[in-house]
Amino acid sequence: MENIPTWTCVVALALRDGKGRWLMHRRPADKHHGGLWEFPGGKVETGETPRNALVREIDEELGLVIEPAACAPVGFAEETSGEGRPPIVIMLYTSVWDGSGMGALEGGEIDWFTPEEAELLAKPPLDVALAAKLFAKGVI
Ligand SMILES: Nc1nc2c([nH]c(=O)n2[C@@H]2O[C@H](COP(=O)(O)OP(=O)(O)OP(=O)(O)O)[C@@H](O)[C@H]2O)c(=O)[nH]1
Repeated sequence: MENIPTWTCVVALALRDGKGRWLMHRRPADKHHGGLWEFPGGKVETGETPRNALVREIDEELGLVIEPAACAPVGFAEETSGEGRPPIVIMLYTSVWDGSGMGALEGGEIDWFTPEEAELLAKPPLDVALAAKLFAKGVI
């Protein structure tokens, strides 16, 4: 029987630095949700666990090799309809990084924000929900 995907699993990382700021990625203008700020991450590929996909995406997108065990789940957010494509479900993890040497390797830009600043950024709807969940938990 053919396995037809009915939803798209996306993993993302809320990365915090030693000053309580959070890393956000601004998507390139020509992509879906272009110009909006998201938590870095991407789609889980066939055969991957969410955590392994997170490690791969963060390496590809930021050039950062994170320890799978150093990432903790925060929660998830889901689209109820994908408007012609499978709806997205995002699983958000969190981790800490106090080093440097990362970049937006696949385009767009990255920057660090306080929770107050991050709440004000233009974000896709799922990230509005995820940011509210993250900052309400007081992970800081
Ligand atoms: N990475 C990421 N994607 C998000 C977030 N919120 C959100 O709505 N999305 C959406 O989820 C989808 C993830 O796709 P992506 O383009 O980042 O994934 P990918 O790197 O595997 O891309 P590709 O297969 O298109 O090359 C996009 O439509 C993106 O806009 C988020 O916080 N992080």
